[in-house]
Amino acid sequence: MTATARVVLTGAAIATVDAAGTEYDEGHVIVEGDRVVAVAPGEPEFDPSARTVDASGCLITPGLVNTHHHLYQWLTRGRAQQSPLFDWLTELYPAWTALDEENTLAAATAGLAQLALSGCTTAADHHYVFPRHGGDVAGSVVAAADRVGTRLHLVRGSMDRGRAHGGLPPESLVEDTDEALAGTEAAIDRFHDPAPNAAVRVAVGPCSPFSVSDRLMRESASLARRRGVRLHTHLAETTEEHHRCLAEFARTPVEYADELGWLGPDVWLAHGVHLSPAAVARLAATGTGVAHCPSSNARLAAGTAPVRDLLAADASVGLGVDGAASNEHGGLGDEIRQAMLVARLRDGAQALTAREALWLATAGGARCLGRQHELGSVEVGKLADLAVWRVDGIGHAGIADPVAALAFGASPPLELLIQGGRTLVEAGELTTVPAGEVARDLAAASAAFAPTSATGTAPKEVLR
Ligand SMILES: Nc1nc2[nH]c(O)nc2c(=O)[nH]1
Repeated sequence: MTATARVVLTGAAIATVDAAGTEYDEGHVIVEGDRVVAVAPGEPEFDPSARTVDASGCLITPGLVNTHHHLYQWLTRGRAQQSPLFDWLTELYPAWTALDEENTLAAATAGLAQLALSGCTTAADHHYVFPRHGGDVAGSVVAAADRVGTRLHLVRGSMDRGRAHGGLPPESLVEDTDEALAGTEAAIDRFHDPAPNAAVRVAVGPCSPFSVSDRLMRESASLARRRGVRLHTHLAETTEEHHRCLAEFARTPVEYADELGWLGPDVWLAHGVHLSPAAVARLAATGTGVAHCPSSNARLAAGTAPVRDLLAADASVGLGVDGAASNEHGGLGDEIRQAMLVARLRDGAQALTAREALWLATAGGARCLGRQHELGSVEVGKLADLAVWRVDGIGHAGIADPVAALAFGASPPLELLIQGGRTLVEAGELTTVPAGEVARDLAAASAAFAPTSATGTAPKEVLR
């Protein structure tokens, strides 16, 4: 399907995720070029010039929006299996010094392909590792998004505080502060497109309080605001980070971010797990978004974000798979279920409904990325980013509520995934890249990263 064709999707259940929560048991969506031109119940008038797709047995939702990822981490999956965040990072940092243009392209293509196969049409990639001889790794992420057809928010990350200055990363992995700022501005110059239908936008993303200096945080915020781009960083992920911020800055992570000018409607934060009621209120009052990463937070035993409280305060909350080294699955559809389950473990059975979980993965994510007027819901005039899920197979047939089938069941197979009117997945297969070749390139690139010992597999625990 090309972006100029008129496509009529008929006979499907539709969850529009618009502000009124409009749903149709059976309806149609018409796409023209890169936009939705009709969403309505029942059958449309027959149009012989259009491609008509019989989507009966399917649920149409907005294409999913991934608000936090580290695509390069596809190269280092399955490591540090029993480690919490700081030990996990300490083990993985040395491996990441081997990143280069070629292996980043292989990892990012595979990561985005996996996201597409799980219903994702827009992805934010927080890329914060720029080895001295790695070449144009940011260019590789952009090239991968172009290949797969994913709308990309490239977060040009940075770290300038190595161990010599009290930070966590090794010196070999940090940039000089001015180089990091210059590299970030260069990424904005090269790749940022402010147009409403942009395929690529750039955000400014110094990594985390324990890997970045105050100066880089402050000057990154100034740079982003001068250039009119968004800001993103890791914050309030673990109790270790919380105590480290208190010890070092006499501030909680959110107080520290506030003092540095890092809260506002142009900021979204990854994780937001350890938030006091005052911090939740402050995030909501400032319009600061949170990328909730439930699987990664469970994998690293970081805790569970207070999503119920954030939503009650009307904060913007989206979903993120996080890097594949802390979420080897790498699919976004499954995070809908995971978000619902962990919210209920934390706050009870009322904590998150299926529809709220779908909202996080779509409209909430679009709000985090500042694109709520362009995408995140199926509405006339919005970009035609659509996921058409097959919910009549063994995994879902018989569940009368299709949104419950999507959220409570296994992530359903995709009949179609459309980004800006262009098909990325059809009948469960990628249409833009050859899956076998992507997997072969990934395997070859990952081989160079294989640990020389069974690092992090804790043989004693495995044998016990
Ligand atoms: N889950 C993750 N948290 C992080 N903090 C940090 O500084 N880097 C990371 C990361 O890669 N994943």
